[in-house]
Amino acid sequence: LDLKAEDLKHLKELGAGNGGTVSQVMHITTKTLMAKKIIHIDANPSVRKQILRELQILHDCNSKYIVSFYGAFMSDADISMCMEYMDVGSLDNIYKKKGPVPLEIVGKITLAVLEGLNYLYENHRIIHRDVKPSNILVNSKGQIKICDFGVSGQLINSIADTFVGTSNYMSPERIQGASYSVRSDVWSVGITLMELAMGRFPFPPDGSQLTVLELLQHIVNEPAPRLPTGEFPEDFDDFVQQCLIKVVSERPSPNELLVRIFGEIFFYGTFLN
Ligand SMILES: Nc1ncnc2c1ncn2[C@@H]1O[C@H](COP(=O)(O)OP(=O)(O)OP(=O)(O)O)[C@@H](O)[C@H]1O
Ligand SMILES: C#Cc1ccc(Nc2c(C(=O)NOCCO)ccc(F)c2F)c(F)c1
Ligand SMILES: [Mg+2]
Repeated sequence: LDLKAEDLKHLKELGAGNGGTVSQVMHITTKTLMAKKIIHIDANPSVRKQILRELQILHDCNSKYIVSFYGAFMSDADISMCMEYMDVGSLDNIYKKKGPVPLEIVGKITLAVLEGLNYLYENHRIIHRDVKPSNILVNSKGQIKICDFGVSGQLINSIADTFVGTSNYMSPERIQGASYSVRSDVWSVGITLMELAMGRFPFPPDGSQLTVLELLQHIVNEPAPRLPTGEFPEDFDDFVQQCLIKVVSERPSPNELLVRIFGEIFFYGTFLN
């Protein structure tokens, strides 16, 4: 299925972020609903060709926890990426509309995200690099899938060059310039789970407003955030604490967390049931 702009009928805008615009489109000949993301890249033609080449890896990323990919193409200075349309949307919009996410749903999200991250790393050596509520999508079949992971190194660089993107979900080591590891993704999972369970971004504890710089300093210099005591089951609190271990070498990998979840019965008693 080689996708071209003229094969797609624009239906509606779904949202826009820091560098991308996403709209719902219909692939005319197959009548398939898709989400099309456009990223404006002012890079030279050879860089753009390399990005398109690297994006082909997405055709081999097949997991029920990863948004399906249909194809990518260039239209003048823009990259268009067509993927599975997730009709319920992203978790950031869901919790901002419906309030804190019930714990049994947080359990389902935890499994889906860890399985997705583990699949990407174990099968394709891909580290997500941008785990956060807006990159976790839901459809009306109740499926939870991740998207916007760093499949193309060249696209990662081009986005970094063009847009400011210090993510609030960045791990302490990443803020201090260390190289990315899968354990950096686990920190972002921890912050994401706290945010969904609490219904608000967990920094700073007293909910006051910090500038970007103050926030980054807070993440590096202050102890990891904690769920409010007594409001959540101990195993969930403990799980989040594991994700938010500040020393990256002591923080578990997605695989270790999955083994732990499946290895220990007590998880079935509470937030994962
Ligand atoms: N496959 C998809 N199906 C349905 N909606 C989607 C899909 N991909 C993205 N969206 C929606 O489009 C919005 C914009 O996505 P985009 O990735 O451009 O920005 P973001 O993730 O919100 O933020 P940022 O650009 O800072 O990472 C998302 O918030 C999400 O609600
Ligand atoms: C299925 C699927 C799927 C995977 C990755 C991206 N997009 C990206 C992004 C990305 O979209 N980041 O979001 C911020 C910019 O909008 C960043 C790096 C990269 F290599 C990608 F392939 C995507 F669209 C869809
Ligand atoms: Mg996104």
